[in-house]
Amino acid sequence: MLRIAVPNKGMLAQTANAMLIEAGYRGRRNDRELVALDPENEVEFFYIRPRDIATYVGEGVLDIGITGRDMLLDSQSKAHEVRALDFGDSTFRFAARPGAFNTVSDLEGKRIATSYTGLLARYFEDAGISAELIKLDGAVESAIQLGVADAVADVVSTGNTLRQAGLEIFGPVILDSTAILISTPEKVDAAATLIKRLEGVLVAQKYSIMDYDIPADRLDAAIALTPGFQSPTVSQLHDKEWCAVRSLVPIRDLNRVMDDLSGVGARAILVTALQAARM
Ligand SMILES: Nc1ncnc2c1ncn2[C@@H]1O[C@H](COP(=O)(O)OP(=O)(O)OP(=O)(O)O)[C@@H](O)[C@H]1O
Ligand SMILES: O=P(O)(O)OC[C@H]1O[C@H](OP(=O)(O)OP(=O)(O)O)[C@H](O)[C@@H]1O
Ligand SMILES: [Mg+2]
Repeated sequence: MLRIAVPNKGMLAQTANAMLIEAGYRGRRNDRELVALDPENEVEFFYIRPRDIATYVGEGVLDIGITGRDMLLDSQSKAHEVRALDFGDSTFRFAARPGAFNTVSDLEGKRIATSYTGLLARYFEDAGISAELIKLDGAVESAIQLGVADAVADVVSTGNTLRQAGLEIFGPVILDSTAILISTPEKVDAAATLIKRLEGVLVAQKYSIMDYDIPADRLDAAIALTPGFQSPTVSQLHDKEWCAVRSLVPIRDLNRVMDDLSGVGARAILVTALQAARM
């Protein structure tokens, strides 16, 4: 029985659960559920705080989990990143009152509030800066106004929270974070089916099926525009001067590819949504 750690609340919880349902798993029935058995798929789900997931997976108690890259790196866990999951994107940045600091070296000897002291301590160590870290649980942006810190290091997505707190980003990007699958080398093979299923969900979210007809003498030009994953399917039409092509195309490129295909002589270009995929 595979044991999977899923965020029980916070920014990743809903999408993580929706993705698991999309991958054919049972999903969480209500937001008080902490453990759920999915006997059909031979897995057990544990709904845990996203910050604690790396600890359970790193200890080998749970086999695989979904958390944020920033949270994995903040922990002392032995778990590693298996793959990114294409949601929960954020950056981890320094911020302070406008004009207070220009570069990260200005933070020497200053007080920095953060919920990510592990990650930040390592960053300062690598940068050769010694600063005092003030560990807070959340709403870190208030720490400057309340006088406990000179700067903060926190998760930034839209930047609205910082703006409302009257703060400005400065210095380099500390980390680009996203939701990830984590595991340990001993457990990752047992999770192969889950990983494949989630990869299929990501492909189905990002690609559509494109079909079109193309004169046989322009096939190479058309295939260069729609190379697909492995290689496109090409079949002959009843009229032997024409071919039919089927390929996967990234959704964000659909209209450009249709314009370009049309430009090289393709006709009857049809796009169909992908419901599920296993690559
Ligand atoms: N506004 C956001 N946009 C995108 N991702 C975010 C945002 N806030 C947090 N995250 C990401 O979501 C993951 C979990 O953070 P989250 O804020 O849900 O947990 P938490 O701070 O421990 O919990 P809570 O905020 O409920 O106390 C982290 O990897 C973080 O980078
Ligand atoms: O750039 P934005 O789009 O404004 O998002 C960033 C904010 O989102 C998170 O807060 P959360 O709601 O998780 O509260 P927390 O600070 O208590 O973790 C994060 O800690 C920032 O405060
Ligand atoms: Mg948070």
